[in-house]
Amino acid sequence: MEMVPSTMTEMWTTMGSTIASFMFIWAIIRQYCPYELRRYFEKYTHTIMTYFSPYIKISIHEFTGDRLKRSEAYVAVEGYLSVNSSKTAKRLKAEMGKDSNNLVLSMDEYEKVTDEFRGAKVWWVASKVVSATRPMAYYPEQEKRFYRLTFHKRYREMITGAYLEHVVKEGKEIKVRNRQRKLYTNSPGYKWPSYKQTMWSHIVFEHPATFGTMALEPDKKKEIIEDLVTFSESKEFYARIGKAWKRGYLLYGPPGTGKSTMIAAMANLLNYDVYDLELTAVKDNTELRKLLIETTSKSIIVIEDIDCSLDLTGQRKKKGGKAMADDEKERKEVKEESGNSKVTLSGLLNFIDGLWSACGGERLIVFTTNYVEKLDPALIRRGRMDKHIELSYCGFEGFKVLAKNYLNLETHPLFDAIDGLMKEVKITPADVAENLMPKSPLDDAEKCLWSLIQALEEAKEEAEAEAAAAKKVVEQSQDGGGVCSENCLAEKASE
Ligand SMILES: Nc1ncnc2c1ncn2[C@@H]1O[C@H](COP(=O)(O)OP(=O)(O)OP(=O)(O)O)[C@@H](O)[C@H]1O
Ligand SMILES: [Mg+2]
Repeated sequence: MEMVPSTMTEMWTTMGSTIASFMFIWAIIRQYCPYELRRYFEKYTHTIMTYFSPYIKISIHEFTGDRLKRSEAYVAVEGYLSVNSSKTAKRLKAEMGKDSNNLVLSMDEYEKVTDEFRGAKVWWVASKVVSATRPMAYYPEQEKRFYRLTFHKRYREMITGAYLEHVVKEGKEIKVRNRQRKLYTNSPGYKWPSYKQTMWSHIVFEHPATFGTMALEPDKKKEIIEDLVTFSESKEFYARIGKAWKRGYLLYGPPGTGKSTMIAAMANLLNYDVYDLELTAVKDNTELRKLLIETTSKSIIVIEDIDCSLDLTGQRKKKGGKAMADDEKERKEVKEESGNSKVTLSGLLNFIDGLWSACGGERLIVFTTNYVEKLDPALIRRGRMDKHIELSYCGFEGFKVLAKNYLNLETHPLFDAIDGLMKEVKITPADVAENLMPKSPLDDAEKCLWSLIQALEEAKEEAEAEAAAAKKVVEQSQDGGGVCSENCLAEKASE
């Protein structure tokens, strides 16, 4: 006959004695049974308990198969819990976060936190198993970390669908926000040993430039920011039109107009890593391909001074302005500067087009040059370099941004004089910035503005002298009856 407990006390007593009997039997089994039998017993007890339990458990392991790469799911959950658990968990661990000046908290091992989603309660535990076997005696014990999610079976569909999707999406965003961004470079002339994992070396990327601090016409600035933000939010769009999620920018203009600064501002705006690709250090097209495959998404791949990097154009000018003749000597010079690199134009074009489709998405590729007109049109056609941005001499609006940055001035009686001079002479933002920089602790804002006015006046005098010299050459050539081309005049004037 079945015994029915009449009171609560009797029920607790029955339960207590059942658990005690079970523990006693289990202790005997552990003590006396052989290992195989014990394992057998454990396995079936576990199966029976799982069968009756209304809860479902999902484990997300740090490493799956490939021990070298952390599982993306684990990293996303870690990110999600770093924010969602830090409010409720009692034991937390702290790690250095973005820019090395803030600590990112996450739940400590064996800590349990509760989360709620559309009325359903779930539990997360951070756990680990220590594997007893070591591959070598001197290797540390292998710890296998994992997160375990527990929820009631009645929420199965919602948790395995919408909730996990929400965790992964939010977790990834949190990770991106907290990560330390990196500046990667491929070291020139360095032979990578075969055991080295990557061809890139990196440091933490901490450039302070932003679009806010850039001297640029406001409309142009707005247009570039919108273009970048639209790109970063267009994952679905690119997928729909069947195009790889990448965009090429060509930044061109005279030296010191902010091309490199803009790359840093782009990286800071979008929270991307930067890969500074030194083409002259790349042995050949195969190596170029390898480097590119190793880049990660959410990154900007930069080739600075593309015209100087390689003899891709067949022509070259010296930085600083004066054109150089296209003779043999120069070609040799280019070859020497580019080491023994055998990267070709077609290799570079393949890298921009072909490979992209295969290596994920969300990459910007930026070329900079001082001489856009000398680049091969194939290299910079739309579709490869989608947006061409000219960075030019400093206008008054640009000056105002720099005056605010450097001197904290929004207006000053000397601004009008500067505005007038800027309309007459060309000056790069780099030169304006240099003049606005206090040279001693005693320099006040007015002294810096005077320094700029003086630089502008000197530039004006120089330009006037050049114009006068050019005029003289024209007059002389007319007197002598000779015909002189525009280039010839420019050369004579510069003499
Ligand atoms: N548009 C700008 N806004 C703010 N600062 C600028 C700007 N352009 C140049 N500068 C200042 O001038 C310095 C040089 O600029 P940058 O290196 O970006 O020029 P660049 O166009 O890349 O020159 P190059 O063609 O020689 O590589 C920067 O450190 C920055 O302080
Ligand atoms: Mg530069």
